[in-house]
Amino acid sequence: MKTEQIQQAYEVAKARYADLGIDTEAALAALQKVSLSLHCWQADDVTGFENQGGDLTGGIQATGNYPGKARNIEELRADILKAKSFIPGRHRLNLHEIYGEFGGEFVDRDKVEPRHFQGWIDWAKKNDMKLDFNSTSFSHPKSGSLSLSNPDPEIRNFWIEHTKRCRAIAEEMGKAQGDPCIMNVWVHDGSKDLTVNRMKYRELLCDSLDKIFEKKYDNMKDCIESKVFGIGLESYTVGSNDFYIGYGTSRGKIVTLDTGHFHPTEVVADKLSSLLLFTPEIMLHVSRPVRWDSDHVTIMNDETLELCKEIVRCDALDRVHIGLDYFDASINRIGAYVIGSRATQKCMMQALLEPLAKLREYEANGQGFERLALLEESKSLPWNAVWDMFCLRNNVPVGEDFIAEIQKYEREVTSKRA
Ligand SMILES: C[C@H](O)[C@H](O)[C@@H](O)C(=O)CO
Ligand SMILES: [Mn+2]
Repeated sequence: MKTEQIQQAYEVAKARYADLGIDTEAALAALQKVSLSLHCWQADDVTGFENQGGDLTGGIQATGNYPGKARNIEELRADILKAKSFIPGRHRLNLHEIYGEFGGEFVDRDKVEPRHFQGWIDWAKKNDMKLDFNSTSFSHPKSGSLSLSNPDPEIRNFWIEHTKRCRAIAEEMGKAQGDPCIMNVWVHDGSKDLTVNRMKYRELLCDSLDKIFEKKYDNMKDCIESKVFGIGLESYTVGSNDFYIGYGTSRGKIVTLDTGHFHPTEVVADKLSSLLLFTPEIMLHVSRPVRWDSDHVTIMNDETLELCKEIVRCDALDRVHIGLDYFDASINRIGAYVIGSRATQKCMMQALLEPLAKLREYEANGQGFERLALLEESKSLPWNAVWDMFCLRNNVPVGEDFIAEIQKYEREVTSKRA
């Protein structure tokens, strides 16, 4: 699209929104401050660089075998930078522990140190990205079906030590970047079949977490993530939603809401206002479950739109961290990053342009018809012209222009990977 056309369309949209009392410049400025935390694991199907050749375990699956996945740190970094070049704004990178730089040496998870991430810290600084972090309890001989809640103290302590070390790494990342590193703990612990000792595993998980969080840090923040079930662990999940809501609210920890981790008819957006009343902040893992936590690429659907609208309606842009979490191995992986990131930003753009004051006035007056009518009409307001302007001002391709660029990278780079 030509720059002139984008500018003209923006001026028309600006006037249309002004009629409704909405300042498009303010919305653009607000979106500029929203950083997504890009998950490093879309580029290589959650393989990491520690356990070359090992299976992905822990109840998660990357399905598909589209050619060109990143095979090493250099390729992963190149792919992330390529994806980043098509996503407007400044964004963070979310690393898992298995993506450390172990230099060919076998470093078990209970031995990992900040030095294994110094390369990432330097790389992130050079590329103007901040880092977030995750402990990794899956894809390891000691993962089994129970990690932090394992009754065997040797296995449990191994994972406690791993998670403590991950917090120390996150602290170093936060210190180096002058901004807290958000560290997420998700463990797959659960059971395939009927469980008669639910309480015991939950007591153990609670005790392990208390030990892990004993040490206070200033440059990292802890998040805990629940799940409804994992593949092969269908009957019982130790870290259920109820468990982590209880744990997070009683310990002042951030609860991570992964949009793929709830029953299909649950509305994750509705959870924000409740949680924000009782926990300091929220971490989101924005995904697209199809039938199960299948981790399809995020799109601009009702769920993501409502999520973004709720963040804005709760005036919580500074209390909600937005991470992405999907791993689709069936399509171009760089394209998957770009589609999911831009879809989330487009949803946020619409949320920031919502005629909220008027909608609230109608609601307060009991004008249900008027509220519903305006909600419906706002769906077809020219938000896309404002979004195009956001892309233009951020020097990234407008509209579908990124498709050809990603095809070129595939031709020249990823298709050459064996
Ligand atoms: C790889 C991530 O840690 C993982 O996706 C986790 O966040 C999750 O959502 C598991 O289903
Ligand atoms: Mn997740």
